[in-house]
Formats: sequence, C-alpha cells, structure tokens
Amino acid sequence: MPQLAIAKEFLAEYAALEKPVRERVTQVFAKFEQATHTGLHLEKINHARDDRFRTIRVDQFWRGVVLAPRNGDTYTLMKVLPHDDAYAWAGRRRASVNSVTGGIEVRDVDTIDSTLPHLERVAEHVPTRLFEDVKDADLRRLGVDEQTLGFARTLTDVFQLEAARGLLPAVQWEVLYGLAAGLTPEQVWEEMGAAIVEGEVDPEDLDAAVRRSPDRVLLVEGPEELTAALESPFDLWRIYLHPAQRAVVEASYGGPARVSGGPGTGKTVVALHRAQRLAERGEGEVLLTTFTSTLATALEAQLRLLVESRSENPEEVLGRIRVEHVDRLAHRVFREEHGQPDLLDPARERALWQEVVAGLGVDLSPSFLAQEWRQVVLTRRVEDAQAYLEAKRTGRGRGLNAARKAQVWQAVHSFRNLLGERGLWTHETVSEEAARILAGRAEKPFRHVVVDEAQDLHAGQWRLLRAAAAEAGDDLFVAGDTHQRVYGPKVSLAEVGVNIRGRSSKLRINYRTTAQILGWSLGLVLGEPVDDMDGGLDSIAGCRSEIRGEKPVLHGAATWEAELGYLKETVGSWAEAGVLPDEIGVAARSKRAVEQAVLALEEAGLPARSLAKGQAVGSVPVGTMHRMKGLEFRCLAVVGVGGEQLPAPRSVTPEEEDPGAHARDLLRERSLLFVACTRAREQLSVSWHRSPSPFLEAVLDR
Ligand SMILES: Nc1ncnc2c1ncn2[C@@H]1O[C@H](COP(=O)(O)OP(=O)(O)OP(=O)(O)O)[C@@H](O)[C@H]1O
Repeated sequence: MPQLAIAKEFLAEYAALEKPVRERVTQVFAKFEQATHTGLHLEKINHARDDRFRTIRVDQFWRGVVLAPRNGDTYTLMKVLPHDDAYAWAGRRRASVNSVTGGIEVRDVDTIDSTLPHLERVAEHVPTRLFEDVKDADLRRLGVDEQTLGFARTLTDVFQLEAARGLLPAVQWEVLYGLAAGLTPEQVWEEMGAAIVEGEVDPEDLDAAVRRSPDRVLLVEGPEELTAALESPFDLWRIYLHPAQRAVVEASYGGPARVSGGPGTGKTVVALHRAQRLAERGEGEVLLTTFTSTLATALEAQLRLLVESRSENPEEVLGRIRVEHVDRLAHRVFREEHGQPDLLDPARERALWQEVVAGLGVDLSPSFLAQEWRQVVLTRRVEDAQAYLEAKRTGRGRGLNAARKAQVWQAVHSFRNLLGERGLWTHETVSEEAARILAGRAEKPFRHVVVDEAQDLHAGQWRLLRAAAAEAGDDLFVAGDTHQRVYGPKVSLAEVGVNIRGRSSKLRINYRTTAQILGWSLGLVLGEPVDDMDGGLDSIAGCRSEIRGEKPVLHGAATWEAELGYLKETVGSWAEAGVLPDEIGVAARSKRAVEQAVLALEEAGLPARSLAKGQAVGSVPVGTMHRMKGLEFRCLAVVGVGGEQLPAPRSVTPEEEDPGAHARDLLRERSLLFVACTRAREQLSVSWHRSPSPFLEAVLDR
C-alpha cells in the first residue's frame, strides 16, 4: 500500500494556500493510501533532471509535486504549486541520498549549474575562498558530494552561501554553514552525530532514505494524521527535531545530563520532548520544572499539545508528568512537614540584617552580608566558623582577612539564630529545608527530573531537585544557557551534587530569530567571561540561524518623550503592515517605563497591556526585560536602552563596596538586554534617549 510522507517545508507552505486549495489538498491526499499503485495518476515530467519527481492533480489549476521512489512505496509530497510552476520546480531538481545520514536530499541542479560560472568569475578576483582552510577529505567525510564540493570551492563569502540555501541539499548546506560559522569539522561531525547512519548507504534507495529522515519528512499514517499535521503547520517543533536535538531527546544517560545552547536553539523543545519520552517509558513519575510560575504554565500548555499530538495514550503519559516551578515544589514539600512558612520579604530581611549589624556594632553593610550569606554560606552549605574561614569565595571580589571573616561569620550566625528564634524563612532556606526533608526520605517523589532555564536556579533549589529523584540513569536532565542568567547566582553543578561530566551536549542552530538579529544580539555578550556551571567557561560561538531577515533598527532620541514618539511610530508601522497586536512585543528595563510605554501606545490608538497584568488578547504586550524570558514575538521594540537606564543604577552594587558583586551585577544587566533582544523573530527595534547604554558600544555600528 502506498505510504504518504510530507516534506517539512510543505507543511509551512500549506498554511499560505487559499482555503479551497487547502481543502482540495486534504481531500486528494487523504485518499492517497487507499489508491492502488496504478490508481495514483502520478504524471511524469518531460525533460526532467530526475524522473522520480512526478506531479499529481489537485484541481484544474494546482498540482502537487511528489517524489516517487523506483522501488518501495513511500511517496513524498514536496510542494503544491500552480500547474506551470509545479512542472518547472520539479523539472529542475534532483533527489539524492546523503552519504552520511542516509537521509533524503533535494537540490536545484539547473540553478546550481547556471550559477557556477558566475561564481567562478567572481572568485578569480577575490584572493581568498570561504572554505580554503577546510580539506576536501573533511568535506567528503561530512557528506558533501562532488557537485556541492565543486560549488563550495568557488564561494568567497558567507553571503553567497546563504543565497545558495534553497539550491543545495539541505544537510550539506548545513554542514557548510556550520563550517562557515567557525565550527571545526569535528564539531560539525558531532552536531550530525545522531543522524549518522551505520553501514553502507544505497544511493538509489529513496524509499529507505525517506524513512531515515524524520527531521525532514513526516510519514503520515492515515487521513486523520494528515489533517492534524496540516492543521498545525506552525508547530513544527512537535514533529521535526534536528538530529542534534533528537540525539539528546532519545539518549539514555548514566546519570545527570545537560543540554546547553544559545537563545532559540530549542532547549525548551528538547526538555519537553524528553519529559514526554521519559514518561512514555513508564519507569515512574517525571517532574518537569523551571524557574518561575509563568514559565511553568507555558511549559504545561506546550507539553499538553505535544503529548496529545504525539503520544498513543496521552492522558496516561500526562498523568505521569508533574509540571511545577521549583519554588512551588519547595513550598509543597516544606508544608508537608512544617505548615505554611513565615516568609521574609526583602524589606523585612534588610531590617533584620540592620538589627544584626546594630547589635554587634560592626561596620559591615547589610547588603554585603546578605550577599555573603547567599553566595558563600548558603551556596556552599557552610555550617561553622572554621568552614567559613576555609570556604572558597569565588566571585565575591574583595578578599577578607581572618579578623574580618570572623566578624562576618558572627553576623551570619546571629542572623541565622534570629531566623530560627522567630520562625522566619526566605525562599532559599525553604528550598534548603525541603531538600533536607527529601534527602532524608527513602522514597523519592520522582524517577526523572527535567529542568528548563537551569542557569537561574540557586544552590538550594539544585539540592532540592537532586534529592527529588534517586541517583540513577536518566535521573536529572537540565537545559539552560548561562548567557541568559538574569536571576540566580553562579552555581557549580558539581558542588550541588549534580555530576554531568561526559553527559553534556550543545545545540547551535537557532530556530527563532533571523541571522541578522541573532548576530547583532550575540555581539552584546561576545567576549564576556560566562561560566558553564561545570568549572569552565561557556561559549556561544557557532550559534547560528538559517533564517534571513532585516537588520535590527537602532534609534537614539533626544528625550524620553521623543523616544516614546518613535515607539508609537514603530509599533504603528508594524500594525499597518498586518502584524497582529499579540505578535508585537515591547520590552523596557523598569516597571515605570513599561507603564509609560503602555500609556503612550494607547494614546496613539494602539491597544496595549502590561504583561504584569496578565493576558488580554488583541493588544500589544509590554513587559519588563525580566518578563521577556520564555516569550517570543514577530516584532519587538526594546526601549529605554540608555546609559542612565541600563545598567539600572539601583541593581548594581557599587564597585567600591564589592567589586565581585559589581561585575556580576553588570553581567546580569547585560544578559537581560541579551534575553530581551533575542525574543524577536523577524524585526527588532532598539532605542534610547540621550546617550546609549554602554552595553551597546560594541554593536552600535553593526
Ligand atoms: N526542530 C525544530 N523545528 C522547528 N522549530 C523549532 C525546532 N526547535 C525549536 N523550534 C522553535 O524555535 C523556537 C525556540 O525554541 P525554544 O524556545 O525551545 O528555544 P530555547 O533554546 O529554549 O530558547 P531560549 O533559551 O532563548 O529561551 C520556538 O519557537 C520553537 O518552537
């Protein structure tokens, strides 16, 4: 019986077809499997470069282009186009089998042949070639075949490669793009890892090749699955994983494992798929957790979509996964033993530190002590004066002599005593206590723990998660990007009992943002020393996007009013171009700026809402940079990126008070801007008034 497969690109294009055509496509292909081989009416194309491309009639005007193997029964729907375009598209192309992945690939042979002489002429006048440092042998080993190799050798810059995206076989193009982005052949090989097929590949066996290409082609089992796939073309993440993503989703790890990667590389997608996978195994409960309640709510909704569309027994699978943000888990466990905690808010905590300082008569600042308590005493679980004397104070800047340390310890000790005597708690101590409770229980609540936005968790939360599942294979899985840390302090996973050595993977292809916006945004953090939570430094080199678009638009205004005027124009022009209000986002550093931006937009007749006030469909969401986490927008305006607003003066510890905290605060402010800017999918506007923020220095002219 013929089996229908759909090329990933077509799923995205289907939505753009007019409704009657869409309906006809569904009708024609829903019957596909019932049709006998002879009843399929696949038309041959005269003078085609590859006679395995055929057309199928959709209606009088439209034709589907189908790739039909010589042997085998898998037919891949590639395109639906007007009659003449369909014939032209199919006539120019050739299908082949990638020698490394064994997957299906299609190239535009006609255009490659006709472009080559022009590229060769250009190359004669340019002294260097794009891939001159890469050996032919390496390119071949990575599956670049002779035609693509000849083409690649004529390229002189990355823009030519980008322009050739639709011409070259996709996997081979990705290999070249990775090399052009600065990856070594070994790194590219590693990235292909999961897709590499073992044994010989038969270059003629298209049927096997299609079946080996789950990242590019969806095999459709019956009309219902066809309708479901066609109806949600924008949720491609649910269906197609990049081989590098799939490898992480499907792996069995001997212990805790981690996936990292720049913004938009699909870490959350991987975490969701992995949670589903682990639940399907049926070995026990899965905890899917993250940093904030808003993010947890979003995860839960996405998980439901994924499981409902991809699991055979969705309710059972969902029943095995608990989605809960980490503080909520901490409080739940805490309450089981102690009831509701009396929580210190920041103002009460400051007052308590002041009380300690006054009581002891020492000249130590409450904010210094609070940071020392969190980052050294709590993080390292320091229990007595001797341990504090010996504790590493990495990142705390100013060294303390023994006498000073004794004073600090005395203050911390008094503070802890006060907490104990008065029955007071902070979120950190609640986590620590919950961790202690779970560590003491023989029965752990979860078999697997999956953590998203891992970079923002503090040590107590890590200890809690460590204690929430017994040590075993596939116990903990963490996804995060330390360049996006905007809340928590630096944590070394090894120090909190989470050993990921040898079980760490990196994603590098961004699916959200255009190459222009991503490249510009990466400039905000490049060169900043950012830890990798595992004793080393993280790098976002090689993080790249394959989507082309416009450069970010930068604008400096004279005053805040003028900047808001510019915002109104920008948002107005996006709305006029047909972008829906919900697809537009506005980010600012402070709550006040958010409120003023909402007012300004409303004044201009553009419905807007503050994200802090929750959902309101049909208006432009405006939020602080902190709230931008986990969101994405087609068009995004980041406002108030001025020298007086970013870094936010009140959020940065003065250098003279504590140089370590100062540097860390500055990096956090920089990361905030980075997080905000990387939420934009198609258009990014960045504006300021008076002087630009110092963080923009490196990227102002790009
Ligand atoms: N394999 C895929 N195919 C299509 N779209 C994908 C794929 N993987 C991820 N995406 C899309 O890319 C976007 C970013 O994915 P996701 O949020 O998982 O990335 P992230 O690495 O967690 O991002 P960030 O760190 O910036 O929050 C989402 O819109 C997601 O649906």
